[in-house]
Amino acid sequence: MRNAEDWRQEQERLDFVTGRLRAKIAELEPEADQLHDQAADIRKRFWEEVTVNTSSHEDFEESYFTVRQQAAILSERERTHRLLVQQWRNLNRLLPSPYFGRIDFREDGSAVSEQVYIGVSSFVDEANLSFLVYDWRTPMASMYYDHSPGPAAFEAPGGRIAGEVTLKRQYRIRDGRLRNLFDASVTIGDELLQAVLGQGANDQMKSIVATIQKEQNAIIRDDRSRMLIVQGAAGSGKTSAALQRVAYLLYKHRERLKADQIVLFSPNPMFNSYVSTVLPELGEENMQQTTFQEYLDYWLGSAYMLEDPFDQLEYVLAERSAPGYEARLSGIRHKSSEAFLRTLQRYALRLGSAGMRFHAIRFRDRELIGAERIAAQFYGGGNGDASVRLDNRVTALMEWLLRELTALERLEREADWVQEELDYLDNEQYANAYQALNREEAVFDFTEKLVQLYGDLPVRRQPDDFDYAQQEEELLRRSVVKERFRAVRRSVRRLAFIDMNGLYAQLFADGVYQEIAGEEGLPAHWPEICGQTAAKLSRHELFYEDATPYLYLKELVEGVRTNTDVRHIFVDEGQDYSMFQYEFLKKLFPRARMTVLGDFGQAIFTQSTELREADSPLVRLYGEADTTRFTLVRSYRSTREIVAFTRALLPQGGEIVPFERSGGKPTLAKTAGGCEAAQRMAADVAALRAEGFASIAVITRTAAESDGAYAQLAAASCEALRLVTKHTPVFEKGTMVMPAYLAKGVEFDAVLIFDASARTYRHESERKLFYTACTRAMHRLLLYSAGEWSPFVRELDASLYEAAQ
Ligand SMILES: Nc1ncnc2c1ncn2[C@@H]1O[C@H](COP(=O)(O)OP(=O)(O)OP(=O)(O)O)[C@@H](O)[C@H]1O
Repeated sequence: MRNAEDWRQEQERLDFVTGRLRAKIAELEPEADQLHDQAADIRKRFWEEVTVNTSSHEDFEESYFTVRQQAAILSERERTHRLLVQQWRNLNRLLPSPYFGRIDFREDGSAVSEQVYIGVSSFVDEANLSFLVYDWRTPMASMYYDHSPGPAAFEAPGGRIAGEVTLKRQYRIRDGRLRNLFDASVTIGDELLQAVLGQGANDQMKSIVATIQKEQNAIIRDDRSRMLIVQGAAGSGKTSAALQRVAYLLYKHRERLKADQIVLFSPNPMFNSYVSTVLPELGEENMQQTTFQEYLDYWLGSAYMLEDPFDQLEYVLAERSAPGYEARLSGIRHKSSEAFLRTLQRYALRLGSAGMRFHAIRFRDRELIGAERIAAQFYGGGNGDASVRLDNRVTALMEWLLRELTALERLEREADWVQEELDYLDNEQYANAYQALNREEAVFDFTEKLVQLYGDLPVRRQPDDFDYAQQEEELLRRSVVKERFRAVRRSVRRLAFIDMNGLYAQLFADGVYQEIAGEEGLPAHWPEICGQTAAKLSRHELFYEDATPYLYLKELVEGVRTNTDVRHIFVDEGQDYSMFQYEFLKKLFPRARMTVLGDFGQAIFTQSTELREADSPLVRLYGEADTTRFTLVRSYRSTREIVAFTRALLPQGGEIVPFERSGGKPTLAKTAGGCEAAQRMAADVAALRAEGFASIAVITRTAAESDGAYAQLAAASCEALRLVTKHTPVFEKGTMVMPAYLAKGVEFDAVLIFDASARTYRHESERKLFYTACTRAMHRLLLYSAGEWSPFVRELDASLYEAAQ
């Protein structure tokens, strides 16, 4: 056990390691600086010294090899420099706290234990080639997270190594001084975790490297499966584990995996800023971060007004009494399903023999190639082989259209409008055309040289030749027409001749869907769903639930866009994506492994996917054999009292285990509503601030309610209040008002539920939203209601909360 002697020895070792670190940093510093200058120098002169001289073959070859040589020197220097700078940075990161843990491990058959000190990066003593610090991601260090003192083993590259952990110790080191040390007997010391979790919320997520729990470690290091599904309670560290996993993968596969080959799908843009510092803190570059909506916007945003998932949710929450509400809900469910996906596939097959829709190719208000002619070519004319895939036939059709355009372009040169344009060509246009003409003249120059050499070729034509004038006009005509046809060709290459809007709309008209849906059957309210969809499409708008299927159909017709660079995709808040979207992601990233992290308890969208049960449809995506599932039940974010309250809100919440950190019970305050309620909340916020809570959220159900709450609280002089909307780009600490769906994934010291009355949270479908809102609280949870409490609160055992005075 720990005693004064242990402490002295540890401080001595710490001083020794710190000394070596300082020495190594000092040694690298000039080298890193100098190398930086050199690389910059070469780069600057690189283009000055090397000019590509192509006037003769030998010159060209010489230039080529000079360029190659310079580039090779440059890239070698840059590589060395990068490595050195990386090493220098890592050492600097280690300096204030070189390690956080230690295990002593005795390998079977050996008499001595090795001391393994673990930190955020490795540090090797070059004098005797020993590891002073092991990177937390090394195989050896995995024992720190996985084993208590006693028999232990780890997977080394050469096979399994077994032995015994004789000591497991944790340190708190700040600025090179040992502040505390704990000998851990079972898991990674509760003391340290207590201390970490007791701190305030931050505007940036923290790395959990020093206190990763065993079950989280399994997720971080799993490298076998194509698909990894993590179902974890609110606050169980899913996002934290995901980010550690990225750092782990980048380390383990550092020779072949780069940060930009990993993509994280986040629930909203603000979340991106929240998690963006974790990887740099761990010494790694950030992965790419995006939202699914960003992808949809990229491909469809210019052609359609797209609804986003938040607008869709607002509709679901706030428009219950709107006409067609039930139909819309039924539509959302159906369009997110695998059944709809299969029906779209059948639709694409059917389009192979009939039903394709085309736009005529138009030029100067006239039809150049009519839609019927395009269809006739598509289904007949050597292009009609139904066994060829639809997208290949579309490509063949595009090529045919381009050929047709070439012929039409030639005919067009004689049209009257061309002559008119020639007459009105301004000087610049004329000069451009003339330049084009002179480029062709270069051929004559070459011919002239040949004549000089060999005699009898025709002599160069002069500008006053009759031929020349005729040729000039011909070239000018050609250039005018070509210019005007350029846009037409471009749109043909972009396959704009396919009437995608019509193709998607057709699915919802004339009984087409009924015919092809077959056994899948039709969802309830189908005729109304058709009407709603068609109305949106006619206005060039798309419901959120239509955007992915629309893109999917587009790809079935036009060919699949894939990204083969990306090797790992991470989907956070994975319960909020539909199976349709998962199928889509799988297709989009054919070479990527997928890690999905989510909580079905927080599934707030109609199209959510179940991750919890063994028969989760997500398992089918890559198949049982290629899928590993993990469940996290321990919740670290909130105090024991808050977890006890929130887990009782869910039917299966009993499985959730709180981490033993206590605080006050959630408080329920009955208010008189209006001004009085706002004043009371403003006073509570002020009191919380005075207690030292720096991050406070007032959470509402919808955005409109947030607007109202913000106005009321501002009128009640609640200070430094900020309204968070879906457009808020970065997450900042402070007091803020926001709808629950934007609070997803993030956490606050204290949460105030603006209105927990039955008027606001009444429907069963709002239960998870309510749960999500309450689980954002780390230390304090306060609920307010002017009228009857929500049934979700009324059902709770009274021992789980306190009535506020
Ligand atoms: N092993 C750990 N050591 C220290 N802190 C941890 C650990 N695991 C989780 N936490 C902390 O718990 C909190 C919740 O973690 P995180 O946000 O990753 O959970 P989550 O499962 O993604 O939550 P949610 O689903 O509610 O968004 C964070 O403050 C995180 O730092």
